Amino acid sequence: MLSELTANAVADARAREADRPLAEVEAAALVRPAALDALAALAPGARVKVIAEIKRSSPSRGALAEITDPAALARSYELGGASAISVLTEGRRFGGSLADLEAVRAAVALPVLRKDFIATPYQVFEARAAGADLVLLIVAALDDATLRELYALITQLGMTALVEAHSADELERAAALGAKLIGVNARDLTTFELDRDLFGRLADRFPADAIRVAESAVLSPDDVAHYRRAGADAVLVGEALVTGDPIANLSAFLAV
Ligand SMILES: O=C(O)c1ccccc1NCC(=O)[C@H](O)[C@H](O)COP(=O)(O)O
Repeated sequence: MLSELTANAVADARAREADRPLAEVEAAALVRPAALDALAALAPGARVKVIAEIKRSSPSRGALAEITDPAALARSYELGGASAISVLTEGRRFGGSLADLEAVRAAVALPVLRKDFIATPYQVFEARAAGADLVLLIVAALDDATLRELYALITQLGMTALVEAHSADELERAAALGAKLIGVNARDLTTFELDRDLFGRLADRFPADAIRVAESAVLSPDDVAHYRRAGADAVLVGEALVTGDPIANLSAFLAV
């Protein structure tokens, strides 16, 4: 499933490139105001930080929420105390788009993450051109050379990479990049199985200077407390926020 999602995302980016060549997207990326400092926004603190996700649907859960105004939802997240906004820009299975990201960027003063299956420099330039401050890199989807190339490009463009792992080996590959923001996704992106204990099993393998993000499977304040006890500095939450009252849920999560 992960390789199919990545191949589709790359094919879709190639189709966009036919209309908007790399040089044009690169130029648009370079004239954007500087990216916001996501590491400062997500720095470890007395309270857990929340990266709140705009998520319409997903391969594992199908349709989740009809989000007609992603900018308004992002403003609710900001009001509710989120530290960053994650925007799923993949269209086929998640119903997202770069237009969502641009709308969110224009609506909030928080760092914005492009959450997609990124495997080419073109997609990274697109992210910056749309106003992203952060870009997701899924270790399992990338060979080492591509992972290094994309990480370097994200950094050169002034953005922050959220490097996602799902095993000890992948966490080691993230650490070898010098990544300062590393996520452990509880969701196996091939089987969709959720393992909330994976973060805790890997927690002491994070580099000492990396911000630790627990991704997926937060449905209640107890789940946030579980990740927090295991050492998470931040949690990335989608489903619980788009299917419930985002402000009430955020405030319950932030009170943990
Ligand atoms: O959510 C999915 O079904 C999914 C399937 C395959 C690849 C990625 C997928 N989700 C991306 C994410 O990592 C989540 O959207 C994110 O961590 C939030 O998860 P949740 O709070 O459980 O909605």
